[in-house]
Amino acid sequence: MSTDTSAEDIAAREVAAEQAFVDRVHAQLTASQQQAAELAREGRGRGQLGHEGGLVERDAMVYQAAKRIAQLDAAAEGLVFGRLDLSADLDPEPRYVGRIGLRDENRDSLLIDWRAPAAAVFYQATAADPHGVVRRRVLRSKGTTVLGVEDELIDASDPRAQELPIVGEGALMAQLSRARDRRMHSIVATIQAEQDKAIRAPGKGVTSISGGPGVGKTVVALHRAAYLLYTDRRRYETGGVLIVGPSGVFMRYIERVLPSLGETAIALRSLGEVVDGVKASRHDDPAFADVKGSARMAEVLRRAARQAVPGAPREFRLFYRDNVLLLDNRLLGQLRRQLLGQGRRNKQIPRVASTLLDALWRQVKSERGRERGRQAFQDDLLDNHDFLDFAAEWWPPLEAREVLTWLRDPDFLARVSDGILSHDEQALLLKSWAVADDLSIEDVPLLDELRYAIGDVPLKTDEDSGFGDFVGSDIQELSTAGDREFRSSRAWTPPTHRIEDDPFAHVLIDECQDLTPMQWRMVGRRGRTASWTIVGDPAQSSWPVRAEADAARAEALAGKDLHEFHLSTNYRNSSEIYAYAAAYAARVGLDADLPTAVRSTGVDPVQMRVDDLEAGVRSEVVRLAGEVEGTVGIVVPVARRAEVERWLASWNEVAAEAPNAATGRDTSADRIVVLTGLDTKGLEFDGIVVVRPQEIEDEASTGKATLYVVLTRATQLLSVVS
Ligand SMILES: Nc1ncnc2c1ncn2[C@@H]1O[C@H](COP(=O)(O)OP(=O)(O)OP(=O)(O)O)[C@@H](O)[C@H]1O
Repeated sequence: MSTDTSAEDIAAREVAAEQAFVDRVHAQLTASQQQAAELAREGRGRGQLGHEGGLVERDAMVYQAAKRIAQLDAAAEGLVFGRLDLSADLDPEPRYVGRIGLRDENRDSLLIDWRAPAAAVFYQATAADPHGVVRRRVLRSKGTTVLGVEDELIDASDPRAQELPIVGEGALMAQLSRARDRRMHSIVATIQAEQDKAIRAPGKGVTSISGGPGVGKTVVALHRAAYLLYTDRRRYETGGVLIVGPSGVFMRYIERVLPSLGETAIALRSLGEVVDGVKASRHDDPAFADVKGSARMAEVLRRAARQAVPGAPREFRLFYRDNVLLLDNRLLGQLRRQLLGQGRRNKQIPRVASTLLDALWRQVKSERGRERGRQAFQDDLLDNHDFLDFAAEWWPPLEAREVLTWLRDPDFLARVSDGILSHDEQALLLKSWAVADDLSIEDVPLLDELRYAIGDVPLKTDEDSGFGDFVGSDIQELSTAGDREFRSSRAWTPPTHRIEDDPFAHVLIDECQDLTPMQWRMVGRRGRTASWTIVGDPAQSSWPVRAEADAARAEALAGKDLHEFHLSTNYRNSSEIYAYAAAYAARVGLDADLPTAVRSTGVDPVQMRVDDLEAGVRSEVVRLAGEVEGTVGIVVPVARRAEVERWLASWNEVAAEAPNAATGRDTSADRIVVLTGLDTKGLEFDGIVVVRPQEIEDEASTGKATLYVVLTRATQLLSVVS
């Protein structure tokens, strides 16, 4: 037997020992999966018993089993990632930490769920405060194979420190240097102590996580969502967890993190998708967006929702037994206000016919008219098609989308924005709706505001109104007409959900510094009774009127206690890249929160001026793509996007790395992509080439903050081409 104990031999021996344990865990996982499948089969069998209780029981069993199977499947990759060796008097046996918890055949704990209280010391132990931990070990794996281990000696003064070998260079540095692909990955093995505090904060009130670029705000928030589900599954699964991020690209970037932690029951939505059934992915020009995002729009929309339906009849005349009965425009206005005084517009549908009937009956003065009484009058009118048609056209069930189109009429817009929006602002709105037919991301909060202002169309009308049939049958017909209206625009389908279905148990907002006041109102409505996690960095904000957004935020979160966490280490950028970005922030006067970047590569960012822009950008993109293993982002001014996309598609030497560049589609298959400054929010790349930074800066009033964001996206190489 060899007595050689070189570092490699020790490492190999340790890896083999961990592999034996990991194999045991996977055997147990397979057994658990079989058990869950068996449970699902048994559940389906129960349904065939035929009695109702059997069905309910079956559904519950199948549901639970399916959930467990999904969880076990999802967690298989890198299932076991941590090991703790504690002081001998605490526990002589090692403890293993994994993505999910598992028990062995004797129901003894084999693997501790990373979210369980017993796993907390894995993240919290430090040399200054070891919590009884002597050695912390992170296992690096691919699939079910252990590739290596990374150890940290936490308590050198403990007697066991002598016998436990220490292998590797530290898990965090190994993890931070890895190449980036188009997906965010879980950091479950290397969560740092300050991050762990935010993750495990109680699910009450508002938890705010702030910090500069790359400190892990997003990834921490996602782990927090998984943590909350673990601690109170019933509450959060029943009530729902909503995670809102800036863009569809960003949502695709983060969407694998939670499933990889075994959590699937979470709604991930970009700001253009917060309203059920609506999917907007296009940003308006900054000038349009600034008007649409302003809190003043709420009052404009409130007024719009109270107006008479454009194009609806403005009077109704009826000859009834010697009487001329007249509902003129003035009287109809009064009746409209009377109805609106009783609640949301659509909710008043059951009252419309009786309100009109009352007004008409008051005008019946002749003896011949009154002698048959009010009931006969009512019966006559409810048989009268003119009356029924008038009522249906005067007060149709309204969809928010339809009311939003009313604002495209300059006279209508001028009427409802009188004293609120300037002429210039009105013109900007009209222009934004004239240039495109589909909804923009900035239109979605307007639509939501209107949904709440007009209310849902009643599915069934009030029984006791006495006019149920009349109103009910007309809703069908009229909403079909509305549907036709909806179908004309491609990007979205009519909202299927009712406003009562909007609220969630927990709302998590990422990049919250960018929410406009109208967006705060929209998400606020989803979390009135929820607990919240809000994540952001004010220096990265792209909303110009800070005070207005702060007020809207305070209103959305009113009455909830605020728990603040601040993160201070930048894990993304090399220290060289972050120093360059921080110097820019200081030079242009951004009030930036500057974290410490912990990883140095020795490579400074490159800054160059070129005459031939295409040739300059091309050579930098090719260079970066050759030097880094992962993704490369080309960040361009909005106005140059199409041009640069065309260049990229024609560069043969990178064709294989940007297969979708030619079609302009954004898919996760591309290693090289073209993005605008705003698109890069929340994302990261191994290499970044910034094209004409001055133009990005000049694009919007918040261009400096956007350029600062852009400069903080690269993990390894940054090149700035002017
Ligand atoms: N504890 C950690 N271990 C390993 N990687 C980490 C850790 N914390 C953060 N990271 C990595 O650092 C990078 C930045 O994280 P993240 O995107 O969450 O930061 P952020 O604060 O949201 O950044 P920004 O505000 O600039 O978009 C990610 O690649 C993330 O995986």
